[in-house]
Amino acid sequence: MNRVTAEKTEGIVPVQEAGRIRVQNVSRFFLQDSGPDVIALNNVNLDIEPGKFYSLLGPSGCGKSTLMRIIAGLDEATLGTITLDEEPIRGPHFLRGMVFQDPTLFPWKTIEENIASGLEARGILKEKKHEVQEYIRLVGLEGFEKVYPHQISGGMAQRASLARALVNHPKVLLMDEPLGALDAFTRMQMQEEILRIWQSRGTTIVFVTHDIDESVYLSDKIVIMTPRPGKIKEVIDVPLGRPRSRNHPDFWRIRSRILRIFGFSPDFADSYHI
Ligand SMILES: Nc1ncnc2c1ncn2[C@@H]1O[C@H](COP(=O)(O)OP(=O)(O)OP(=O)(O)O)[C@@H](O)[C@H]1O
Repeated sequence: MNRVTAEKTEGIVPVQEAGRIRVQNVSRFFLQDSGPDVIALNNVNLDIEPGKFYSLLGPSGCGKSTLMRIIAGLDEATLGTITLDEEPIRGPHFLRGMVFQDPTLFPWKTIEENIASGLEARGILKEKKHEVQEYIRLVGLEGFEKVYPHQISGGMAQRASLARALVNHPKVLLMDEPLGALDAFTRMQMQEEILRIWQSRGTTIVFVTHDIDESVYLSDKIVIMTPRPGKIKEVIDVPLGRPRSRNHPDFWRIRSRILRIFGFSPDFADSYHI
C-alpha cells in the first residue's frame, strides 16, 4: 500500500464482502406507439465476479445504461433474471451503490449532509455519523464538509456522490459514465482516485464508458457491447498489473484488439472515444 492510500484509508471500517452479479438471459424491450419497438437488450448473459473491476464499453444506444439501471433495480428486465449473490434483484438497494454522470446531489444540503443522506434514509445516521467524516477523508473532501454543491467543481461533486454511495458499504458499485462530464485532466485524476478507493475497499465495480483507453486503464474485464439490438459481443480480459502505463506495448495490444472488434484500424490513434 502506498503512502497516500495508507493515509486516506486508515480508520475506514471494513468493507462488505464484494458481491457477485449474475445476468441471465436478460432482454429489455421498449414498446413504441409509433415506429418499431426497441430491443435495448437482447438475451444478455454475464457473470460479474466479486471484487473485480468491470467496464461496459460500447457506442451510444447499445444498452449500457439500460443494463446498469436493471442491475441497480431502477428498471426491470422484460425477460430473464439478475441476481446479487443468488438473491434476485427487486428494486434499488443500498448494497448496490449507484454513481451517475450527473452527481445528483441535493442542492439544498451541504456536502456532509449529502454524503450522510443514504444513512439518514436508512435511519442509521446517529450510530454511523462518524463514518461520514471517514468517507469525506477517503474521497479527499476534507475542508468542504459545510459547502453546498454549487460551490464545488464537477470533479469534487463526483467525489461527494462516490462517498455517498460508499458510506453504505455497498457490495457492488455501479458507475454510469461517472467521468463523462469532466475535463480530461480531472478525468485522469478521478481515474486514479477510483482505482485507489476500489483497491482499498475491494467492492465489485461495474463502470460504463465510451472511452477505450479508460476501460483498458481501469478494468479487469471489458464487456464489449454492440447496438441494434443491444447485446454483449465479447468479454475481454485485461491481464495487466497495476499501476498501468498507457504507453506499454501490452496496453496498446489490448487497445488495438478492441478497436478491431469495433471495426476500426488499430492505428486509429486519436479517436478512441466510441
Ligand atoms: N425509456 C425508453 N423508452 C424507449 N427507448 C428507450 C428507453 N430507454 C432506452 N431506450 C432505447 O434503448 C436503447 C439503449 O439505450 P441505453 O440508454 O441503454 O444505451 P447506452 O448504450 O447507455 O447509450 P449512451 O451511451 O448514449 O448512454 C436505445 O436505442 C435507446 O433509445
